[in-house]
Amino acid sequence: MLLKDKVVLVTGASGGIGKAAAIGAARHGADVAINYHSDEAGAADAVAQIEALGRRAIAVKGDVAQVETAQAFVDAAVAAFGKVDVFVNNAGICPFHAFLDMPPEVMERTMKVNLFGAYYMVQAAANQMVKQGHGGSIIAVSSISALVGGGMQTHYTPTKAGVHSLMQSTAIALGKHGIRCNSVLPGTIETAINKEDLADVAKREYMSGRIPLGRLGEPDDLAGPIVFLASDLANYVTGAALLVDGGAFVNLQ
Ligand SMILES: NC(=O)C1=CN([C@@H]2O[C@H](COP(=O)(O)OP(=O)(O)OC[C@H]3O[C@@H](n4cnc5c(N)ncnc54)[C@H](O)[C@@H]3O)[C@@H](O)[C@H]2O)C=CC1
Ligand SMILES: C[C@H](O)[C@@H]1OC(=O)[C@H](O)[C@@H]1O
Repeated sequence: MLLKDKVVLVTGASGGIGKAAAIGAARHGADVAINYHSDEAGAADAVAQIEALGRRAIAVKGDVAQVETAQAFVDAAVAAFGKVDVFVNNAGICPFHAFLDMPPEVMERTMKVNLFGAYYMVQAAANQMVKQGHGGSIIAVSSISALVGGGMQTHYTPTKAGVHSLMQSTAIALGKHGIRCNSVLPGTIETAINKEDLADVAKREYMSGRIPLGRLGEPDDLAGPIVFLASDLANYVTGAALLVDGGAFVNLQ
């Protein structure tokens, strides 16, 4: 039990990596508040799975691109559980699109959800942790795409580099409060975000062929690294980025 009686908040946790992280935290003894955008059934299932583990859970609806969502989420978690120990910024979108004719609304929505949303959420969670006075752990779900490009992701990769950079800067800003800030950098993980993209058999085979461990990732592959960074095992880890990609990044030849 690495997170016994900790309170963990996760954004975008009605499915995919966020849901796996929320359930993984509960498996390690945490009570969990999840933010979700629109998938009521997915959010209810996450709550049910956490409660089945003997932990408490709430689901709070909200669009992270709207600044007021952040404080409302933190307030709801504090009202339910009394504190915030760990904050996981996970919500994100990746609408694949070519660069030369990128619609401004697609680019701006991606920036607002992935980067502005992260900023507001991390700020609200950090203010709560500072008020509590006993530190905390903030983890951003960045990406291998913070380090490499994607021709159909010119609006997306800067947001993932951005949240990684946000963790580096907040690690400095919040270190004196005992708040650690780190990123996980997933490789290609099979979730709703890339279902359509990976339906292209040639692309799927190319992507899995790049991975030394021989398979695409699953949401649960992120749960362990996120729980580790959240836990006291990572007490002296801040400003760090942990690649969780089956070795894809280092596989040049
Ligand atoms: N699947 C992958 O290969 C990789 C994913 N990531 C990142 O992991 C994070 C989670 O994505 P996945 O689990 O893969 O996909 P997903 O599509 O299953 O999960 C994304 C979650 O974010 C939520 N969300 C989207 N817009 C939102 C908004 N405006 N407000 C609140 N919630 C919102 C969605 O409802 C969904 O629950 C994203 O930040 C993504 O960029 C990073 C690297 C690789
Ligand atoms: C959604 C993509 O499949 C996924 O997102 C990322 O951040 C990874 O780099 C993959 O490109």
